[in-house]
Amino acid sequence: MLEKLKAGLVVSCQALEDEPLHGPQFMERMAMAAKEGGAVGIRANGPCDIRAIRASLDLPIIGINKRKQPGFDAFITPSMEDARLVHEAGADIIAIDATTQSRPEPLEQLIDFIKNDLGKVVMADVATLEDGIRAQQLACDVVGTTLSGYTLETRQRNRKDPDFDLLRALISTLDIPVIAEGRIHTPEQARDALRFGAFCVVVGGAITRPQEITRRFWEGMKG
Ligand SMILES: CC(=O)N[C@H](C=O)[C@@H](O)[C@H](O)[C@H](O)COP(=O)(O)O
Repeated sequence: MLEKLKAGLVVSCQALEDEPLHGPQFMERMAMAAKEGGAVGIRANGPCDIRAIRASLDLPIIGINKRKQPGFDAFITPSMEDARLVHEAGADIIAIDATTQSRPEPLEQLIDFIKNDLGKVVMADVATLEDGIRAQQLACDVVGTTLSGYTLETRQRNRKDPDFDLLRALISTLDIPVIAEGRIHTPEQARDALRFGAFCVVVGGAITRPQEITRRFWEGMKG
């Protein structure tokens, strides 16, 4: 399954409840458009969106279930129940928060459940090199730089650009594939990520969040 993503572009099609394009009908269309443009895979959030995309697309899907539980910081597929929903909706790869943020269930247990009970590939969304090392030790299949800049530990970095320092550190340290994800806004950045040795590149907002794209244009126009 992972091999199908190699050196390619995975498009993250996500719109949360407070976003104008929220709804499986929009995300399914977005995914179709991404495929037409050459995407080799789709990253999608929530059983409804994943199911809709699965029904009309034959590309590999990296599925997540974003859920903020009171008292816990991890929000990307934080529990076995979330993983089960993503699995049943038809995702091929299940991505999880694999940082040290507080979580409702032990990370070891969640990884074991996805790999052995559900029989799915696990993508570890990490924020630091240490997260990546632990994810590899816990037998995750692939890691992504997804959460750099989004955890308490890394938020102060407050970056607008991709965290290529983390990408390179993960690539030179780990034996498992490393996916570049997060704040990749241009084809040049995506190409650089591959040049550094990223297994593939996931791009979200720069392709599928028109409000972000519009804002960047407008900010750029104002100078
Ligand atoms: C931190 C977090 O919640 N990231 C989410 C993970 O699935 C998505 O909101 C991002 O769009 C995705 O990671 C792709 O990144 P970008 O949209 O920057 O290209």
